Formats: sequence, C-alpha cells, structure tokens
Amino acid sequence: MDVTPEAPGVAGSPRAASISLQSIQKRYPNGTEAVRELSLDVKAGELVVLIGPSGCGKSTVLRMINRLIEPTAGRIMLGDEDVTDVDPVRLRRRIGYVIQNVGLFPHQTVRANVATVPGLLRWSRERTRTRVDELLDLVGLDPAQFGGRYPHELSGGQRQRVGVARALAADPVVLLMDEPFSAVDPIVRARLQEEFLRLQAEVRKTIVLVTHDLDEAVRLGDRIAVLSQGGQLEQYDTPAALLGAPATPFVSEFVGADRGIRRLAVTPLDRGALEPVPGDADSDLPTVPLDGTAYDALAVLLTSGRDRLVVTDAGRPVGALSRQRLLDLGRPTS
Ligand SMILES: Nc1ncnc2c1ncn2[C@@H]1O[C@H](COP(=O)(O)OP(=O)(O)OP(=O)(O)O)[C@@H](O)[C@H]1O
Repeated sequence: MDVTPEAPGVAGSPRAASISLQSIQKRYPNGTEAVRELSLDVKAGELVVLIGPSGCGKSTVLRMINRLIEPTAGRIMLGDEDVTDVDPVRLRRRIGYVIQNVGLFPHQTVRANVATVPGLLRWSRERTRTRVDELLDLVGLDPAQFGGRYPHELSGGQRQRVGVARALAADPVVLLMDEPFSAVDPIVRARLQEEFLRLQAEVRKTIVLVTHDLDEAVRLGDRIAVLSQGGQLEQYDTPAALLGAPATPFVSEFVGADRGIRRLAVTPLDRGALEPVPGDADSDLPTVPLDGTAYDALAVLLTSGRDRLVVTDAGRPVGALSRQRLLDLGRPTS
C-alpha cells in the first residue's frame, strides 16, 4: 500500500496527515445502511474527491471522518494514530470542515469567524490576529478591507473564501469539504476552484471533498473515489485513469458519454504520442506548446479549422498531431 503517513508542510505550516478508513460502516437506527463497508486510504497532502449519485453516502463518509456521525463499525486512522475513539471535540480541532453554505456566524465579523478555532485553542490575541490576517491574505481577501465586515456584507464567493480561511485557521492536518463550491454561480465557481488549487499547492493539506459535479472532481482531484448506494467503492483512481478505463459498468454510466472530451483535459501532450512533423508542413500550421493538454490542442484545431497542428517546446517544433490522433487519445481503453 502506497501511503505516506505524514508530509512536511511548507514554510511554517504543520503537517498533513494521511487518512485510512478501514471497513467503516454506518447503519442508522431505522435500519438504513448509509455505508455498508468502506475502506479508503488518502495519502498525506492528497486531494481526494468523493463522488456518486444522491444518497450514496458521500456526506456520511465525510462526517464519519470528523465524527459528526459516529461509525457503527470500523476504524479510522489519522497518520499512525487510531482516532476511532478519540474525543470528537478535540479531534475536530485538527480537522477543518467547509460546508456548502459555509455556515459563518452571522453576528460575528470576518475576523471573529476566522478566529473561531484559535479562540477555542486559547491562542493569544496577538498570535490569533497575525494568523487571521495571514489567512485572509492567503484566500485573497484584504484583511484591512474585509476583516471588520459581517457575512451579509460579502458576496457568495467572498463568504466561501472566509469559510476556507476559517477551516484552515488552526493548521488542521486534514480538511473536509462538503460541496464547498455549489452555492455560487458557475463563473465564480470556476474562479474559486482555480484559486483553491493554487491555495492547496501552497498549504498541501490532506483534503477530502464531496461533490456531485464530475467536472469539478476531474479538475480538483488527485484521485477520485466513485461511490454507489451504500457507500460501495466502485473505483478509486486518478481522473485520467477513471475516464480512460472505467472499472465497472456503474462507473462507465456515471462518467457518461462525453468522458472522451473530459479525458482530453487531463491528458498531457506526451512526446511519445506525437507524430513526426511532416516534411512538407506548411509554415502556418497552428501550434500548441508541449506543456498544454490534449484538450488545448483540440481547441486549437477546432478554432483554426485545420486538421493538423505542430507541438512546440520552447518555440521549437517537436512533433505534430492530427485530429484523428488527438481523438484517439481521448478514446477509452475499455
Ligand atoms: N439520520 C438519518 N437517519 C436515517 N437515514 C439517514 C440519516 N441521514 C442520512 N440517511 C440516509 O443515508 C443515506 C446516505 O446519505 P448521505 O447524506 O450520506 O448521502 P449523499 O451521497 O451525501 O447524498 P447527497 O448527494 O444527496 O447529499 C441516504 O439514503 C440517506 O437517506
């Protein structure tokens, strides 16, 4: 099993811990088996997305990790520590949690909201203040401008950023996010996702994120866990592998007919997949840089109306791609 127990954080930020769910189960008193038996390992610093149809148990899995829901069976490890029976209140101070409508306290300022967990941990006023300002900066909100505002004085996207800052305030080793971007419109959402990826590159937390949006899963996830009813794990793979080789008919169906296009967006332009630059190539063939994706290349072909392009590295041609070759790259192997 390829699990890193802990990863060093960057400049001043502490570790991120791996998560190991071992045969966890949740059966409600009314007999509903929300999660029958699920085992899942998340590496330290990895961003894993849980996706699946409504009611399949995604939120239940997430809330079992911070014990907002008590598992009826199974074991949960954070790094090397078995936290199955650790006091849930203390556990939650090590685990950030971001939900759909953020759940900011409406009568507290942005600063006070972000300072919630440092307050519980009895940090000094000065340490808290420094940390809160640092986090507001990190999520792209000027502390001087936004620190004293109340949640109703913010846009949806800004509230969302405060939610993320609050969840990161006490340097949690794990961040759990339940549909964090679904309450904002698609344009704000795409921008938040992009900013969030930049933030994650900086803080490198272990993140488990629930979504029902496959594009979001593909864009954000290092790995994606596809669940079906009862928290059954259908496939756990990188976005490219999931789209390229769905492991079960359920996954095939779930990722849908347009997975070829989605797959192109996560397929790098590999030198090995390129065709030779034709000797008679006319010099005005469109170009795409080698560090782009197959999707970028297809977009160039479609907008230029040509059926071949040249791939360049530092401005020099290193190969060619025909439209057919590109479409083959998006074709599943199963
Ligand atoms: N308190 C409860 N008592 C009984 N059954 C419950 C309870 N909470 C959730 N369930 C059931 O457990 C199953 C899993 O719910 P869960 O909220 O984890 O699904 P989900 O995949 O997150 O769904 P969605 O995408 O719709 O949010 C559902 O069938 C739900 O009806």
